[in-house]
Amino acid sequence: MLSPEMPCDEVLRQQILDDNELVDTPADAYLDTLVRVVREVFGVKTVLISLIDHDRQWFKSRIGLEITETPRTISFCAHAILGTQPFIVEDTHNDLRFHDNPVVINNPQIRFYAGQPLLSEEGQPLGTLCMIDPEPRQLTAKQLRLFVDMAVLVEGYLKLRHVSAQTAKLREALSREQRKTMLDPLTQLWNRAGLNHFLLKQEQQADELGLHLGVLFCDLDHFKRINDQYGHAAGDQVLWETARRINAAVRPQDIVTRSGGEEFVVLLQVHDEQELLHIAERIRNTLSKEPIELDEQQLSLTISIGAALRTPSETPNEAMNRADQALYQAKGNGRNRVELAS
Ligand SMILES: Nc1nc2c(ncn2[C@@H]2O[C@H](COP(=O)(O)OP(=O)(O)OP(=O)(O)O)[C@@H](O)[C@H]2O)c(=O)[nH]1
Repeated sequence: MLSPEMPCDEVLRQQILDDNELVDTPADAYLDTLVRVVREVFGVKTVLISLIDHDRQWFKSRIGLEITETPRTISFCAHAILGTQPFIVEDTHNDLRFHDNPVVINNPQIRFYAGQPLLSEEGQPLGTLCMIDPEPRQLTAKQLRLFVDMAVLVEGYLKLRHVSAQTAKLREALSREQRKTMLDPLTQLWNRAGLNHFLLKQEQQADELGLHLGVLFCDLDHFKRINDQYGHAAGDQVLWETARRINAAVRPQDIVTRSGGEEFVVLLQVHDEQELLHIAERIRNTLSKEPIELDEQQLSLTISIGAALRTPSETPNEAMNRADQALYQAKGNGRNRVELAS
């Protein structure tokens, strides 16, 4: 196996990657949509947006792969960032650089790889958009152009994101080490520690903007049956897809967290109950309208939601408790429904 070389200006590259505040950040609905589209268009098993960090590659977005990172020494993308053109390995078994790589011999048993470097504004490669398949493949010239175009879209999005006010706000609020401890590895959403952190922030910001803190407690219905019937790994895939769908149903400024198990808490700033209920219905709908596709089967799922709008006299935690109670009611009243806390 040939381990990747270090780019000649690695120190600068790493610094720019750090400045971009991309590594160890929560899932992004737009990038998740894009990797899904690429997978559909090319019919490959896995599509990743991989960032090459000090000694690992970390996946900012992924579909068709369960892990969140691998060591840099075995990373195909770490090879891809050494050039500017697409890096293609049509069949790893015929390639001396990769045939005995652990990710070729073991899961995900890569046979085909295509990676296009993603450059920062300064022209430094941060990582790649890449496609992986367990079967050997060739891309036509037209497909190759399309793949590069997709990478241009990712690159453009990352550049815009870098300058967005939201990133600046996040940077002020949390160091990278703090962020790392607040992410749920399965869904790449904020975990319970993240929820606690953002609860007060969202409340303060809502006050400043003359809005109200809204809380949604969302809990998959009869999730235990999925685990029992299809196994824990299928359950994990369902949780991952649920996270994607909730994230896509809310607005960029809303905070989506996985507070534990199959429960997701969303923190929002809203004008009134109507607005809160409207978003809650969107989340409920996004789960029930289409089955979740696993490798072997399609699963129809629903979600119950408890909603609470913080009143001026209560603490954010009290609003959370009321949302939790409302969720309990939603379950009791037949599930697949939204209940507003009294
Ligand atoms: N696959 C997987 N399962 C999990 C995870 N965390 C919790 N669970 C499972 O989630 C299930 C939750 O089950 P219950 O609390 O009984 O709820 P439910 O079956 O969804 O039923 P209702 O909420 O009443 O509709 C349990 O079987 C847990 O083992 C996880 O990270 N992965």
